[in-house]
Amino acid sequence: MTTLTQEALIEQLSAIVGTDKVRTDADSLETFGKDWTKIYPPKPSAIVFPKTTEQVQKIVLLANEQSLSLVPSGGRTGLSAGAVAANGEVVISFDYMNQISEFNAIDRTVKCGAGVVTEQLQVFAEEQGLFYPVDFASAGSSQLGGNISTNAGGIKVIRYGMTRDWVAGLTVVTGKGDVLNLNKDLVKNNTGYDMRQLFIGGEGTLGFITEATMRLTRAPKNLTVLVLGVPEFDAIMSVLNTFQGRMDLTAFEFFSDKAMRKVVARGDVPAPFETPAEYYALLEFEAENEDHINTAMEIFEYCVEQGWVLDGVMSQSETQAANLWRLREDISETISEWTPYKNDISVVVSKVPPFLHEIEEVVTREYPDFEIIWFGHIGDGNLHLNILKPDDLAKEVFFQRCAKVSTWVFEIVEKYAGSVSAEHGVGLTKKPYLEYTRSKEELDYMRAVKLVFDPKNVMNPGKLIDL
Ligand SMILES: O=C(O)CC[C@@H](O)C(=O)O
Ligand SMILES: [Zn+2]
Repeated sequence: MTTLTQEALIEQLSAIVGTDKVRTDADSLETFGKDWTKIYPPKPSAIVFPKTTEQVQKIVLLANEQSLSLVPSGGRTGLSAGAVAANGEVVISFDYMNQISEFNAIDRTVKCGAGVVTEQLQVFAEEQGLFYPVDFASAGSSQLGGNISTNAGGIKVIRYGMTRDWVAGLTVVTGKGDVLNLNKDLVKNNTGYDMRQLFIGGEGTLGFITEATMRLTRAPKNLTVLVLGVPEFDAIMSVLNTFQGRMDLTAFEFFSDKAMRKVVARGDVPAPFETPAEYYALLEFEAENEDHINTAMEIFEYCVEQGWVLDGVMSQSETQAANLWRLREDISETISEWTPYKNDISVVVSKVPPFLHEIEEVVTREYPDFEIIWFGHIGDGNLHLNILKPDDLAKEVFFQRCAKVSTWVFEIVEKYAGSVSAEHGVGLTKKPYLEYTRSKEELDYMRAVKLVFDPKNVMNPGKLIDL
């Protein structure tokens, strides 16, 4: 705990970034002290807005000297409370470090400040005739520093991988206050430990990312979306197998009828077709020529013949494709109205059906009075299980009941050698459950690594792992 008075703290932070870049008004503390989780009341002591790596370094050095706790803050779209400041921490917002520079057409790389918004990079890539493929519903607000720190996934992982796969180089300020330039944007660099990888998905616990060189790729052609109505969950996997056997997919997602109905009820997009189905699969592929469309149609018909698919629709334009995507992408925001308890779990794709059925049995037994919403990136083995809070139940009671059942859910995750956090990260919400995915020895190594980079525990303390 720091012995600095609030006044002295503001003074010292202002000396680094300027008085207009330190905020302590109630609105800012509330806004920048939290992410999209609604569990922990924000309580930061100040919000600071550096503009350069050097300023971040000075703040970290001050934190070491004065025993401050620092929390990094990007677009604040996190779902695991990795960027929540609930204990008087100083929040470092990267909003002013949002420059895109040094585009290199030959290397297909571009340098981005940690505060560059995902969509800003996507648009920049498009302007160069290229593509930044990591995409998700919060792309309009999430920032690259946060995406990298949580190794964000999203809807195109099946084809393009996670954020990790697009980071060519990183500039970080470690917890000790050193500035490291990691990997120098090289494609090949076998010179020992790739420390870049520790900061990717490190949730700001080892140091803060201030700049990243991101890779871009060729833009996909004529992305076409197919939504299929599937009566039984296991059939979704047969559909996935059959399509993947003959085509390269850019996405393969699923959602339940309950999830779809809630999105449609908002009135922005219509249901895909009239035939009701328990589940829907959403596939996307590049239709570079007629042959691709014909192949997709043939596979679709085969799936109908097998009884796996009841009905389907294929987009005929970009607008139609975007509307079909909304059926899937709008789910998270739509259900946020019900204060959902979130699980973001994964197993290898081949184990998804028995895994889901076992979990379904537990949650339907234990939550007879709660609404359960399934959706996710099924092509990656990643399921989003959301339990909705009944209106008449207090938030605290609801979360307590959910946490109890979580233990049983995570026992199933452990049994199937899965993960308690596929893509949202650990933060505060999944920290108590990390041992269901990581061995005791692994956790000891993680603690040891943390102490190497951040011996005074100033960087995002209490997140991901306790010392
Ligand atoms: O809200 C969720 O549970 C998932 C959010 C996001 O990862 C998605 O896939 O839409
Ligand atoms: Zn997701």
